[in-house]
Amino acid sequence: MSKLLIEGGHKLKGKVNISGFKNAAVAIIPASILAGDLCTIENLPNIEDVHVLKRILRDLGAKVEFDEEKKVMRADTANIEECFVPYELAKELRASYYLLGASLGRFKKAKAVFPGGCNIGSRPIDQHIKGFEALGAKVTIEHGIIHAEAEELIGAEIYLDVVSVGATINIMMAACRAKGKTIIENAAKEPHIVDVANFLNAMGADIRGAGTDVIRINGVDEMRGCTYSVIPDQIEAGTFMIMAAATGGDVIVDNIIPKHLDPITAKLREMGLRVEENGESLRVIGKEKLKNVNIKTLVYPGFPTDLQQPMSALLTQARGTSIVAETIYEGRFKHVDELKRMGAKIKVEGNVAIIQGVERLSAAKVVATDLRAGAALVVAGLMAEGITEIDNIHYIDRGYEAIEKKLLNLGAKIKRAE
Ligand SMILES: CC(=O)N[C@H]1[C@@H](OP(=O)(O)OP(=O)(O)OC[C@H]2O[C@@H](n3ccc(=O)[nH]c3=O)[C@H](O)[C@@H]2O)O[C@H](CO)[C@@H](O)[C@@H]1O
Ligand SMILES: C=C(OP(=O)(O)O)C(=O)O
Repeated sequence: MSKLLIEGGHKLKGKVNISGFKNAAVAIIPASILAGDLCTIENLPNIEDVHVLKRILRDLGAKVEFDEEKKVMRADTANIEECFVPYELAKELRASYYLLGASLGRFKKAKAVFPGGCNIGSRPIDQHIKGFEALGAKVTIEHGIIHAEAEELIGAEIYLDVVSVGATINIMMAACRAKGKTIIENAAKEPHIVDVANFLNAMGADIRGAGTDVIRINGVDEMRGCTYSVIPDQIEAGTFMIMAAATGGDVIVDNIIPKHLDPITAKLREMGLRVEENGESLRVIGKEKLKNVNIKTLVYPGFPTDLQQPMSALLTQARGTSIVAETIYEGRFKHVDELKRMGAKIKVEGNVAIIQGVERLSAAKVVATDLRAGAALVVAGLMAEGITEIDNIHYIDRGYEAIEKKLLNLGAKIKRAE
């Protein structure tokens, strides 16, 4: 089992290059099944979730090569005949649910076990199923396996009861190959929705309105391979901005779309930090004393839930009391107990964490309970006095490419120990 060892107290300085967006990549790779042809996907992050999806596509019969240096995957899905993924692989990541939408679109039938991913709440998929049913599929669940099948998929109007990233993307994928027009109302607007829609359009789909809460999809008879480049990772970028702030450093977070980071930039400025925008980068200039702020996680363009945990770690060093309300996932405070081992003063009441700033955290042995909890502990380790030892870092590897190398380049004292 690998661990990360971090000696806190060193200011991060320099430039960090942000990788491709995990949450777009993990949808785009399964979406390539719809082409039944060769897709060349560029700017993929070299992370565990992408490796698992490569294994999944290969197991299904696709020819897949992933050049880890160039970050390019060539996936030819022509030979796939059926998309069932065994439990052992599907449980590794949330995004295995995208095989349902892609398979239903191409083969008019799909079969999958319930998806895995971070254990941060109950994470139902009722809206995905509602969407597939609206398109004319019969969906049944037996022995933990979801079956969806349709004679023909017919476009429909679908109103999502909750704004769901996964359901929006899954319905978009199936609807690409339905007859006629599908309208998704109350759709998610996250940057990766737009990226996946652009990828599907590059394969021949006809999708309009992605990025707004009404998406219109005209079904097409055929889709084909394409070459496509994934957008930069909003969450990785936000994590490095928070790390720069945590160490009082001076970091240029490069190769990003600054607009996607607006909610983080705004909060950091509210805390008294200087954030300068320059083309495709944001420079975060640290400050000794940080002001307390309140955070409420919301769907895009609100403050992203995926950055709530790293931000909570940063707030342990702000003056006074900060209130963090988590409105998306009821179980996304598992990092709090670990932060408390490091001297943080945090009280969780329902979906609210009350964080009272302390002078300094002290290093301890801690455990990552999920991906962003892991990122929060890295933030805490960078600030703490002494050497923090983070266990269970396979969670971090699911979503952050070479985190210790990027941090070493910025002057952190960090190493991976087996
Ligand atoms: C692989 C990926 O992209 N993961 C992201 C995706 O997860 P994921 O796609 O699982 O998240 P959703 O946007 O679907 O979930 C949002 C909320 O809707 C609820 N819900 C969702 C679907 C459904 O059918 N019924 C239902 O009630 C969920 O419990 C949650 O409370 O978006 C989340 C919210 O931005 C992020 O935290 C995850 O990092
Ligand atoms: C919750 C996350 O991932 P997943 O949905 O893949 O579990 C995340 O990226 O923070």
